Amino acid sequence: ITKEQRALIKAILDAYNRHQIPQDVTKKLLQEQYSAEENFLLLTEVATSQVQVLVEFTKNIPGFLSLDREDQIALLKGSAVEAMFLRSAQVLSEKKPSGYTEVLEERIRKSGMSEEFMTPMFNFYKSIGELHMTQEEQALLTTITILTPDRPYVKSHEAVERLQETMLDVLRKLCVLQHPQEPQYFARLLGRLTELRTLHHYHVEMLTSWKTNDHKFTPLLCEIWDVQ
Ligand SMILES: CC1(C)[C@H]2CC[C@]1(C)[C@H](OC(=O)c1ccc(O)cc1)C2
Repeated sequence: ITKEQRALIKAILDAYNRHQIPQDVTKKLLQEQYSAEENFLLLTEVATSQVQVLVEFTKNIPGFLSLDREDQIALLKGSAVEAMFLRSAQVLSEKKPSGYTEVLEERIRKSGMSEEFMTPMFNFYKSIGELHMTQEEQALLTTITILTPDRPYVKSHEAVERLQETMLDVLRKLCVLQHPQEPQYFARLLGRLTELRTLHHYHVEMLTSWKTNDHKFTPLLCEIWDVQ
């Protein structure tokens, strides 16, 4: 790993750790009572704060702000769901002493979300947990997801592809260094990104089913996912 690549990893890891869900949101998850309504409201807060965290994190990805402005928006809108599932998978797969994981899982199960989305979602969380990713790998994998060139409305495909390739190269080297006994580890990480795309599809239906049951989203969530 070159000096520049080490600096890149440090910049991305710092940004990833700096932008976390605020304590007051996680504290609420542990305190509020368990009604389907209350759970949905809490998940709305979690989702909204995760999107805010994602926007702040993305601005700190080296090279992102030099992309075309409209492409920056297209990348954010296109990757928000996947970045959110990835980050919550990383949070849910760390068995936190605070019991936060169980509480969030419990609230997700009792939030009026239909069963058909739970299974793929919790399977994904399990498959992420089994990878025991390091912080750097988590931050880089999220960055690679955000820098996916074939999102809708992205104009300068090559510019995004170059940036993503830089990150893929760093992640590949990092995996070889941090998992020498597992030569296929990097390929397994990328396989998770494919699984993430199927979750993206479920998420659209999840939103629609909530919407039809007259659940209200925040303006930010409506904007990022084009929900009216
Ligand atoms: C853990 C999750 C990634 C999983 C369950 C909660 C999440 C934060 C996310 O919730 C929403 O997308 C969502 C969208 C709109 C809304 O009003 C509430 C939640 C889906």
